[in-house]
Amino acid sequence: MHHNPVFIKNLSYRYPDGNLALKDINISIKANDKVALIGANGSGKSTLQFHLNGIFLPQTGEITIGEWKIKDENLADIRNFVGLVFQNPDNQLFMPTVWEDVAFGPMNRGIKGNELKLRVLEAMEAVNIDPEIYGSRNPDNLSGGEKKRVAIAGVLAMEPQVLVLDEPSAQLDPRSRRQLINLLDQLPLTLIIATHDLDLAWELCERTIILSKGQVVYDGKTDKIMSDYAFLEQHALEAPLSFSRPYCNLEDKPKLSLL
Ligand SMILES: Nc1ncnc2c1ncn2[C@@H]1O[C@H](COP(=O)(O)OP(=O)(O)OP(=O)(O)O)[C@@H](O)[C@H]1O
Repeated sequence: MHHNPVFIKNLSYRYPDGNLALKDINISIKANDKVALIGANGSGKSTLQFHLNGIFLPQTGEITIGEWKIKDENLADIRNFVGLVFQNPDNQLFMPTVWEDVAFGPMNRGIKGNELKLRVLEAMEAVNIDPEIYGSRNPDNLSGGEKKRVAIAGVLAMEPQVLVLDEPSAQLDPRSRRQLINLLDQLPLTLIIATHDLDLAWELCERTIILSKGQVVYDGKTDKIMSDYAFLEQHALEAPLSFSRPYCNLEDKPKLSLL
């Protein structure tokens, strides 16, 4: 018996066209862990994330979220427990105003009146979207970064235990990216962040899981792997700038290898 909020055992997934996108994935994540999920394009990050709130059901292997196995009859509970923020906010925002979009999830779960209002205000405040200015605007007309923040607010308003984010810093300007990092850092939640932004991973996540061609090739401390240039290169990744910069004037970069 295990009590971790996310427990994935022997998960494989094949797309209908025959493409084997995940191969025998085993991952267990403790409550309040912040985990970076990194890997080159096509390594399987999105496919794995789609499994975490039951958009995809396991074909081989199993996933337990909180106290529920992922299967059809548990999906409502699982979606209360896990909030998923898509890579593209256009897939998430569909109401006529920002306020209604953020309120949509909790409203659907029967929350109304003052509690609903409070949840929406808190979620908007957390992502630094001023309700006075943005509440009545149409999400279609926001910038990419603003949309992203509204999409995150909509998920936060559902008060999930586990927050899964696909490329949260893409499209954000440096200041919004910094605010997002600070926000995520302070959230008392289990976080799973798929990202190409290795600086963000390094700053925010003590643990990193690296996927390569659908397989887990590293699962351990973030700082240990970020200095292993050979390993990162082997899996088509680059060390974060903040890691390599201090050494950029040295003739000999540190050559650390875990292999
Ligand atoms: N609908 C689909 N049908 C068939 N194969 C797919 C489908 N979606 C994704 N794949 C394949 O599955 C593999 C994993 O894709 P996935 O989108 O999970 O990767 P990713 O790590 O999220 O990539 P990126 O960094 O580009 O977002 C890739 O080989 C991709 O081509």
